[in-house]
Amino acid sequence: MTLVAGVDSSTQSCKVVVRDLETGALVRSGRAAHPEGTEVDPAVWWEALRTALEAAGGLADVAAVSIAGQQHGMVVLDAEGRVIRDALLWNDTRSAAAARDLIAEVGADAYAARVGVVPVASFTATKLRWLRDAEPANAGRVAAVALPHDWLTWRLRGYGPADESPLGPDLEALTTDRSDASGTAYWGAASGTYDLDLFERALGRPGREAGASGDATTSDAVVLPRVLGPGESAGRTPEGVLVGPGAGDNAGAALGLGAAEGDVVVSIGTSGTVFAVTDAPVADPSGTVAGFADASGVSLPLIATLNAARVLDAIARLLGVDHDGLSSLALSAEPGAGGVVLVPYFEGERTPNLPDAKASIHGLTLASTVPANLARAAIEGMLCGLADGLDAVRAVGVRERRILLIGGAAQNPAVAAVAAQVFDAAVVVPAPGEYVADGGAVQAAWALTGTRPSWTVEAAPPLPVDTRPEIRAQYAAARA
Ligand SMILES: Nc1ncnc2c1ncn2[C@@H]1O[C@H](COP(=O)(O)OP(=O)(O)O)[C@@H](O)[C@H]1O
Ligand SMILES: O=C(CO)[C@@H](O)[C@H](O)COP(=O)(O)O
Repeated sequence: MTLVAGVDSSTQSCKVVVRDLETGALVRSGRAAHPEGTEVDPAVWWEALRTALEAAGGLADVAAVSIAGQQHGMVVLDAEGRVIRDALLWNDTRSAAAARDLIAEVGADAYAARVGVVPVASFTATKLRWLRDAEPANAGRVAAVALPHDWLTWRLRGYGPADESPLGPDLEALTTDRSDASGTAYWGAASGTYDLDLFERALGRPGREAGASGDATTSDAVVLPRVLGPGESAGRTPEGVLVGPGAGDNAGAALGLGAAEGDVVVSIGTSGTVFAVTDAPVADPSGTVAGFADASGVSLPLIATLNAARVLDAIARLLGVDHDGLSSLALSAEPGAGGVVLVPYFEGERTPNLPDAKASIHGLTLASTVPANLARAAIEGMLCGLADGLDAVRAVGVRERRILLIGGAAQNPAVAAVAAQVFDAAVVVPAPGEYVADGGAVQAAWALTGTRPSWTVEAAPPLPVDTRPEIRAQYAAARA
């Protein structure tokens, strides 16, 4: 049996799946936790990857592996291949003012036209601008900029600081893929190239793609990973395992699910995301919908919220229950939670773009202030934010036949039931699984054989549509 492996190095953990190349059947899996926080030393991701791979039985009998991961995080390397400072993650909002500055300088319309996105604090370019302004000495030392999956892929192939890796700090060997590159705000899904002017504007230093020869004027240019297409290989591990291109986690999930026209994916992990695979690239000058690339060679219009599964974690903790307890409480309340509305901007928010916002609870009366309503209001508020995102994705031309609900919180029965009431569309909850890591396994198989595998994904029947417009109406009023 030929085995392939996929990895999801996500915000909260690292997950590994090992699958049979022929059938796609799951053979082994492993996971390891990541620390809390929006600023993280990438060394802990490397450690977690090694632990998760070991828990999944290792790579000794595996022919190919590919790493998908959380998008946008800024990993800055010096000329010795050392990480200069902790990575700023996608959910770190300190670069909100930098995002505003970049938009003021370039223009939202120009950004959308050039790279398919308008900067928000999540995107890598804004973190580089923040570094330029807040830590100029660190900005001056930057020799390469990578994303989390790029850096892990490089490390897995044996590169890194001389005292930590067999192959040493060859920055020219850095790679990324289209999907993750498109989340930087200096690589365009439509053009398929880096916009080096936008990169330089962000960091204040010139950049060049790895492998591109520098001349005298660009000799101090910062190295940006070479962008691989679907099915390309990044190289091999020192032990000879083929390494696929990797992907941003949402593009990885689309690949793992085999998402096709008519499928809109709603993922409820640390982030909440709504996205679809489309043939034509999207450029939304309002910045609501990001015109990302997918991992199969086309496009992935996407909205993201900063407040998803952890909203439920926080309210469950407050109520002194576990996830099952939260579900039972929520299901025991009426739709609309007795008029209680939770606007869940605990971490600020990205959609809508309110990086400094805080969460709030509305509509409490003595009678309505009971745990069941609070549990239900948390789920309704979190899902209403994603339903607003679905409207935005529809507004750029995406038409869905069904919604595929994935991510850690999708397995919660109350989340699935309330989703069928909040989304005016058929909701399907695929079998529990690690779809991002599965996307990595699909990439590994693709790089190994040259052909995208046609593994089947178990799809449950859609939940009956049970739309309750009053839930979104009272949420919209409270949010306003
Ligand atoms: N049954 C459940 N109900 C609600 N939330 C859940 C449930 N199971 C897991 N979660 C939450 O899902 C999140 C992890 O989901 P995951 O998709 O792995 O996140 P990420 O990819 O961002 O690391 C955690 O916040 C966890 O508490
Ligand atoms: O910022 C985005 C997408 O633009 C997030 O989706 C991150 O990619 C993190 O994903 P999770 O770890 O929450 O799945």
